[in-house]
Amino acid sequence: MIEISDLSKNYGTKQALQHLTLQIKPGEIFGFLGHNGAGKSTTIKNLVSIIEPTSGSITVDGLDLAEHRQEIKQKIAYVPDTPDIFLQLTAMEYWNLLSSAYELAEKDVQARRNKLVALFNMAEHVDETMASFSHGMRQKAVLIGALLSDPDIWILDEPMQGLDPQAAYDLKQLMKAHAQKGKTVIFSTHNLDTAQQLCDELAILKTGKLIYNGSVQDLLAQHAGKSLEEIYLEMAGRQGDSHLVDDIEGDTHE
Ligand SMILES: Nc1ncnc2c1ncn2[C@@H]1O[C@H](COP(=O)(O)OP(=O)(O)OP(=O)(O)O)[C@@H](O)[C@H]1O
Repeated sequence: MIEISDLSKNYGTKQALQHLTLQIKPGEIFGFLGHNGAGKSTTIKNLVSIIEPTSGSITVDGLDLAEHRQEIKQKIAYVPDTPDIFLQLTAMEYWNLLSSAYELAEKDVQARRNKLVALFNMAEHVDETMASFSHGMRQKAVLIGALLSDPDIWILDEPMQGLDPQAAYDLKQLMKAHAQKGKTVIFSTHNLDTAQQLCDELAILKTGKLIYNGSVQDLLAQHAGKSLEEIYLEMAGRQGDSHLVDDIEGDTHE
């Protein structure tokens, strides 16, 4: 169980996250939704200890994250939204670097790595430098690297971005299977169909504040006849002026 209590994060004077409190239970797929800049990545970066909260706390299985950082990090697979990969390395060199950073023995990761490589259709590319990879291939390399050691808690920041439909489908199947084993899957997405298909529980953030936390089923039941997309757009509200669409397109025809 992950418990986030009254978590706030400021970047200078910017209040990116304000008083976030929620629980994430094992065995569920938990989705973070929110417009650009809502605070999803900030929450995730706090969960994986990349940044320190301004106030508030996080516990994982009862252990305070601030006090048990290394122990908890061992349990987490993290896929960042903008991965910092070493483009001059081949995919295999990159995975080997991650294995040694996490002190994983080759014999322990080899079988799982080979299966992930085959699943994501990357066998032909393992010895190519990542500089030559397309956006989606880099995302696959990052996903394989994150999932090498089979940690209990997966935290994936917009993991489907750039993936082809087959790879996105396969990743969704992996996420479901991981949760069905009683493990935890947390991800952020802008794809509301994916969220509706996958998530057991949701948190919707709006300018750093939690505006919904609960099950997808409850949310759909509360707004009978509406899709998650319609409900989300009503809740999150428009940012920007819809009339500008006409203005902008109108301009091009004048
Ligand atoms: N390093 C930083 N320094 C200053 N402000 C930041 C920093 N990182 C994020 N912010 C600000 O914090 C707010 C939340 O950003 P965050 O990246 O958490 O949003 P997000 O929900 O992940 O957005 P997106 O969907 O665009 O990825 C934004 O206003 C952003 O400009």
